[in-house]
Amino acid sequence: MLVQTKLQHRAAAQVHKFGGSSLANAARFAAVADIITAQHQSPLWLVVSAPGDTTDALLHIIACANDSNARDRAVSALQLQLSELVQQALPPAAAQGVCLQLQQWLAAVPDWLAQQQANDVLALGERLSALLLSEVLQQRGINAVALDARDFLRLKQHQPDWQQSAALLAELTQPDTVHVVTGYIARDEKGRSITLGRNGSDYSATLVGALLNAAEVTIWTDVKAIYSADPRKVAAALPYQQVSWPQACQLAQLGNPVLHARTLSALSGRDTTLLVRSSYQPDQAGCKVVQHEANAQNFITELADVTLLTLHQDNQISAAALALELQQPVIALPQQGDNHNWLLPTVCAEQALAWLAAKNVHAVWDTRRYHALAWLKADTKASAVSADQLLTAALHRYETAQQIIWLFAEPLAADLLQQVHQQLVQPQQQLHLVVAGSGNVGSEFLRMLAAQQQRFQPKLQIQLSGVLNSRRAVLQQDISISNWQQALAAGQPWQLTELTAYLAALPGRKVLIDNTPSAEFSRNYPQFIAAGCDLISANKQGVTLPGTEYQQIRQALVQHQRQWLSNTTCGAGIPVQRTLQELLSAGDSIKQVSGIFSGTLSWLLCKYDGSKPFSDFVLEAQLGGLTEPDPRDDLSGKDVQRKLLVLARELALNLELEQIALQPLLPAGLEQGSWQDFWAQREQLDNAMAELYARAQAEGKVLRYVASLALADDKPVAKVAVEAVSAQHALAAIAPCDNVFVIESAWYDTNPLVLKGPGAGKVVTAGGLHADLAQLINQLIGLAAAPVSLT
Ligand SMILES: NC(=O)C1=CN([C@@H]2O[C@H](COP(=O)(O)OP(=O)(O)OC[C@H]3O[C@@H](n4cnc5c(N)ncnc54)[C@H](O)[C@@H]3O)[C@@H](O)[C@H]2O)C=CC1
Ligand SMILES: N[C@@H](CC=O)C(=O)O
Repeated sequence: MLVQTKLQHRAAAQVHKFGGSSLANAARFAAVADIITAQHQSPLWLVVSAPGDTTDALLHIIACANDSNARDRAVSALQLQLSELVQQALPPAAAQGVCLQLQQWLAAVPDWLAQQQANDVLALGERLSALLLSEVLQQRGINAVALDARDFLRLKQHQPDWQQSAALLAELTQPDTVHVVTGYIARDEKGRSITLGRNGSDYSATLVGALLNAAEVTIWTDVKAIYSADPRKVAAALPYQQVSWPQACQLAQLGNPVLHARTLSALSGRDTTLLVRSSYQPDQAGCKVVQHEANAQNFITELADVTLLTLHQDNQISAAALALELQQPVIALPQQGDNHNWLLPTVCAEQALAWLAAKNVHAVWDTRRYHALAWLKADTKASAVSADQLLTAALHRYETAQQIIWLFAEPLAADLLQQVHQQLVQPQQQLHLVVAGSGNVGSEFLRMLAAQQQRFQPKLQIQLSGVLNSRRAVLQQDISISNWQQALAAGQPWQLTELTAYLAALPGRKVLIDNTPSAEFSRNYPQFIAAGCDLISANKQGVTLPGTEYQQIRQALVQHQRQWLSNTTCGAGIPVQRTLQELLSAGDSIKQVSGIFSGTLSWLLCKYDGSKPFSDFVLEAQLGGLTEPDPRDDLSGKDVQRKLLVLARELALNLELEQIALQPLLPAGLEQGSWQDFWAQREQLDNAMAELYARAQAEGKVLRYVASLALADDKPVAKVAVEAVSAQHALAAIAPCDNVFVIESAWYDTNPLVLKGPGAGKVVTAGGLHADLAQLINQLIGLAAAPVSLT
């Protein structure tokens, strides 16, 4: 126990497992070293399989054990192949040492075979990978050491001996070192070499992860995710970025090749995160298998050539025990009458019967060969009516709350499989997002996107299909959300024609999210709409363009049946426009909206206490992401002027920006020129604010920047001005950055409806953009779910 504690203190360990295909040649070794070099967290533990098809070659050597000529030929061929790999992966001096070691190991093969130590022969592939990768890392200046797992990993009757393994591992662990551990091999209680069977290296990785109490175990393989179906057969298979632990276990039980039951078992109930990633696409985030709180997903999976065993319910043997014995999936089907039905690969039926018989369990074998299709459900209430109509050839059907299994006499035709996937798994729709502006708000929006993508996954597939800023764009479908920065960094300068052509070519529903501050960009909205995009804007410029241009956007929306949501253009995440719309559509009539509409000015006027120049506070607000990209837009009152116009347009009032009376905070002239010009003259602002503040203070008042939009004889009257209000005034008691919207209407007449809360900041604004996106998505999902007309 003491030793276990010692290892647990090295808690944040990361374990990375690389399989044979990830180490198939020298280029792949280099790619793995690139991945490791890019890891910033330590301590790092790597678990490796044998390079490429080395294990097959070793099995061939073992098969030739009784034919010394054939054996020696096979050994020579393997030596040549592996030496070439070493020489390609390392500079000559380093390669020489590894080749020498390889030669010694291969020279021992005849003795191992003679002593019936086939597992020592098999261990050779992983030993070479560990040695070679540690050398490759050392060449890059990384302190790496190869570890033979047989020096610490002990199994007793197929089960890990945690105590002994942890004690031995603690002895071998070196500080500040990347440990490269052989996968697939271990020792039994008698000290004999053993192998861990199919996908044994994955199991080694999770065992090492459990021994180290690692933060993460990453299985690097050749697929970028766990898919909803085999992507080689179903082109539309969905790559999931998160799978729940129970579903991963069910998939493993069904024989899904990505994760195996034992791999999962080693980490079950621990805090370690399990990740599946592609070593061919390291920029992709991969798929997380999460122990808690993950949404269930839809999967379909096939099992070829399976058979049925029927057992009386009284027996004490579980399907899991038989699966462990066979190292093959054994699926316990729902009980029918007094009997258990187990589905298992036909090739192991006889071995299963013999093992059961040895335990005095009598099983009846239905010797027919079946092909099975299983559906793991995202929603336990979901029904398979549509699939049943397609799967009329099914001979048996077994259903539980979580899954349905159909059995067939023949394999399913490819097109039928695609149709079933379409019915049971594929979200009704895909939604492409193109995000313009990657500053404060844009990058926060993208940070939040992964969780939203996951939330909507069962019903709608959100794809990030473009990110752009003023300098460059990456316009490609399915950009990895967690790596959008790298994708954008590799992007190119863009032209409007190229962007609109790209948008037009995107299939299905698409949304352009405008997080730029640019009027010029917003003038292109009609073209984006014509290209089929719905729009979501944080940018206030589009909503406040001169009336004629604004109307052109609205006309384009009507013509192309698109939507434009812009709730963050006033009050950031506060749902002001949405509330006004609800009141209007419910039959209320708005008389006045007034209050504090600028988060920045609210923050500045709450914070400013005369202790230091006002401009120092401006700088602080800018750094906090509250201000407009140019804070003079806030100080001049123009941003609030725009917000008033946003509300006026929401209320379908005829108003232009110039018609809104404006009293700026910024002294006249300072809005001209560059930011540097302004900064050189900031004293003018500081003096003006000090004077205003002192005057208000002398009267026992506080300063507030107040906006109002009233309807007089159905005509809008709008103004923005700085006011000194008494401490008792409703607008005095606010927190810095708060916006206040006081809505007076026919219904809220004597006692107005008040919305209050932070009115600026990247988190609330990005959250507001997601609220807009969720509204749009819910409509799309709702439309898709609407009953189809029978006429
Ligand atoms: N910060 C806040 O609390 C709120 C901001 N907004 C609005 O959100 C928008 C973004 O604000 P921040 O992220 O703070 O600004 P930012 O200055 O941090 O980022 C602006 C981004 O837009 C890009 N950009 C500028 N002109 C462009 C053009 N013509 N084409 C393509 N990209 C262009 C820039 O390269 C940058 O990536 C602004 O319109 C702002 O008014 C709205 C509500 C609240
Ligand atoms: N700069 C703006 C940001 C939100 O629109 C503000 O401070 O209100």
